[in-house]
Amino acid sequence: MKIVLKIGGSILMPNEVDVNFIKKLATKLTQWIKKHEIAVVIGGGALSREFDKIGRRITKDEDFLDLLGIYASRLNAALLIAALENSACPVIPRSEVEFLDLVLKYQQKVIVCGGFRPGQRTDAVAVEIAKVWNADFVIKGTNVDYVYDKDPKKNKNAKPIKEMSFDDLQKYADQTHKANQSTIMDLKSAEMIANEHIRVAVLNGKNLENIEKFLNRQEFKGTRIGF
Ligand SMILES: Nc1ncnc2c1ncn2[C@@H]1O[C@H](COP(=O)(O)OP(=O)(O)OP(=O)(O)O)[C@@H](O)[C@H]1O
Ligand SMILES: O=c1ccn([C@@H]2O[C@H](COP(=O)(O)O)[C@@H](O)[C@H]2O)c(=O)[nH]1
Repeated sequence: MKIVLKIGGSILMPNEVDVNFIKKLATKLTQWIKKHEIAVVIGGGALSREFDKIGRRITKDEDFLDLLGIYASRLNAALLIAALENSACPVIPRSEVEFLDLVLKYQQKVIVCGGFRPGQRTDAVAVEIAKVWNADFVIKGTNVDYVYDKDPKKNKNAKPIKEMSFDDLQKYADQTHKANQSTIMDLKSAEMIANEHIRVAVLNGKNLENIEKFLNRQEFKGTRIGF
């Protein structure tokens, strides 16, 4: 299968960088790419949120604040590239065009991306890559097990949604973009997923065994969007 694996910054760097997780993910990816083509997108995590706080004391320019998040996500991507050693492409692409170029140059290597451009989140990068690369699925690994009917961190009685249509996802997405919001999907990604019919599995990114079940086409714990 051809997969775009989005790993939330919330997993890689909840408060500080989870080095053990990065190493474990690198080991698994090295095994998984023997059977699948996998590109990875990494979110901004605590680093991005920290720079956002500092940035907001200096400027109100949301594009500039987005840029801080983009650089943070690329730093996180660089950590995974370091852990992947020879299994990674050493260059972090800055756009879909650069990504496709690297796919040709670094076959059988994992290409790891951070952010691409202001006005979106790294989920949108995963969806943009899935579109131009013609991937079978996007896996969004986040810090909750499913998409829920309400934010599960704020509502104890939130109910998990195991399957949803492309259009349903838009109900749970951000309604406007702002740098470093913490929601399950940004609006741009949700619209692109619906328009391009990109199948997405939302699951807990910490649980690598569960991701492996998905790759082996076994029952997995998570939300299926569009399949
Ligand atoms: N309907 C919902 N279902 C699930 N989670 C939701 C929902 N609405 C809001 N959330 C929140 O979204 C959070 C996940 O988004 P967050 O941006 O923190 O992580 P991420 O997308 O994995 O990481 P990153 O933004 O760094 O890529 C959850 O912890 C949860 O509190
Ligand atoms: O293509 C992109 C990706 C990210 N950003 C900005 O970075 C932060 C951190 O990314 P998360 O996906 O939220 O972890 C994001 O909130 C945006 O502000 C971007 O502008 N463009």
